[in-house]
Amino acid sequence: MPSLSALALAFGIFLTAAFISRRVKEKRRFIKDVRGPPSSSWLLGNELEIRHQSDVGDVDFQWMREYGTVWRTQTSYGGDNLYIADPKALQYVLQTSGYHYPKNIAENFMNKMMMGRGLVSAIGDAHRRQKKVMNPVFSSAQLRSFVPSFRQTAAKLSHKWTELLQAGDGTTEVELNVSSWLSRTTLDIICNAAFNHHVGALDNEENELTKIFDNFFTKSSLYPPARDLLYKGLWKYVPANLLDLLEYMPTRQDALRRKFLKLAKRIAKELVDEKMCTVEKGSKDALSVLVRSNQSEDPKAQMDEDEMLSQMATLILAGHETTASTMSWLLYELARHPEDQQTMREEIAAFRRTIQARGGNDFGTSDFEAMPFTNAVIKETLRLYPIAHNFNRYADRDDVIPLAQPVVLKTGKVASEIHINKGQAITVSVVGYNRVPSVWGDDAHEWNPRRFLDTKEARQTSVGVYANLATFSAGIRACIGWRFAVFEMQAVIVELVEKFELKLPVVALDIQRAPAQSLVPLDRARPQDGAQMPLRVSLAH
Ligand code: HEM
Repeated sequence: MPSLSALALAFGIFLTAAFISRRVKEKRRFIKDVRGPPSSSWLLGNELEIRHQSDVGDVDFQWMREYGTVWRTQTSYGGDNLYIADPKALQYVLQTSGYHYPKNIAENFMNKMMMGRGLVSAIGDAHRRQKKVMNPVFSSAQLRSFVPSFRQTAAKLSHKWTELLQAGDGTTEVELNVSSWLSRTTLDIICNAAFNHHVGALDNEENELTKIFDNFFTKSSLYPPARDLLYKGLWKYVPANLLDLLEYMPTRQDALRRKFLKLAKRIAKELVDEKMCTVEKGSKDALSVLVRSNQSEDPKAQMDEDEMLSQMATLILAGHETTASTMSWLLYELARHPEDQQTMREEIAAFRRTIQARGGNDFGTSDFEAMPFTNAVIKETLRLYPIAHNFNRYADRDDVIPLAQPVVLKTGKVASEIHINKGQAITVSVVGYNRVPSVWGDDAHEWNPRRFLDTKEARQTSVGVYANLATFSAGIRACIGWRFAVFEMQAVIVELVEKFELKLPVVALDIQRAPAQSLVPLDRARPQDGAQMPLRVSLAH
């Protein structure tokens, strides 16, 4: 039996050989003529300045100004990465040629540590099979049936805020960290809608799931130290089938990811065991669909137990903090723009009157969809605050990426397409694309929901599943939950704006768009406090 040191030596030699062969190939890359920032460190390339930027988008916006909507950065150990923010390039990589641009293997491994073998991390045939099973859960008709339950949870949230306003010394306003309230609201919503499971996060901040989500993204991915970036930078040299060996490396951030997965799978297992005997034929809630798929004998429709439990962990993680953070930013912008808040409240009041006139007692999805200004506010928030601010892919063949806006190469030549080699690493800059002036106008960096009331959108290259935004991605790996998120935001935000007036705190905090794996609102002076969005709340008149 070979000794441990012999194995370590063999692994080291293997990594060195993989590293040298990759570097030789990288020297011959087509994209060497694409302009980009100089590397700040041989070992880390531009990684540290990207991962340690103060606000999400700082570096993307600067490099877009300098180099156009496509640029090249250096990764750790001298590799290179092609950033794209150009609409046609995004459409090509995510939609037209999506199957040739799979997820970056090493990054995906991190997703797997956190969400198991569910939809976010599944690739190839496993992804196609899982998506086919899960699609009915996210059909428009199925999601509409969830809306009354979204409204109930939203009403519970507004009841809790009203109680706080009525408690105590007759004050007419309270300051609340709306970020924490919204996070608990969306946790209750996703667990209720998808698994018919009552978490009770709005009643009790201290349950197991809310505890683990306390600062989850800040603790697990914000400002990784250089040594972590160097360690993770090595993953790309490890063959995919050996990556699993790294799962038990004792880094604090990975330990937190594994802890979440273990807890989510344990809760999922309890729910599945209850459901196994009672699952009804034809019911399309996520839990029933998953249990039926696990019981299916058709290999094209079957998920094994681990996939089924991973799917539930995936839905809880992907479908909870994403929507909560987006709504925190939305309320923040409404507090900064009282005139927009008032316009939205008047629109909601007009719909309320129509509903009462027809003898109804609450808003339905068709009312939400018919509210132009409210939807414009949701779209503008998704544009300025894309929670998944970028994501990584690689090319599985030599290819040519078309551009809507030509860029100047190092040679001085103007290129309207970029040639890339097989294996080329690509980062889709969602935050960059969402602010490209030729798509969004000269005020692309400003808050202006009215841009969505204008129908110029139709003339643009079509990108993404919603409002021409890249925020939910596009094509085969687009967010399966985008309609769920939009219905959920409509249900919660309409409730809050109808009932409450929101203002910035008297001593306004400097809120940072922190670059964790998701875009988190932090108090710049006290980042260690985790997600913060303090707002003054009073009853609306
Ligand atoms: C504002 C809210 C949300 C945003 C901005 C968002 C964004 C995204 C993005 C950008 C992706 C693609 C990531 C990539 O390709 O690397 C994605 C995938 C995904 N999202 Fe969402 N999401 C949101 C809400 C939700 C909700 C509510 C659910 C579930 C109820 C959900 C479930 C998923 C799943 C399962 C995937 C993987 C899909 C696949 O790979 O086929 N998301 N999301």
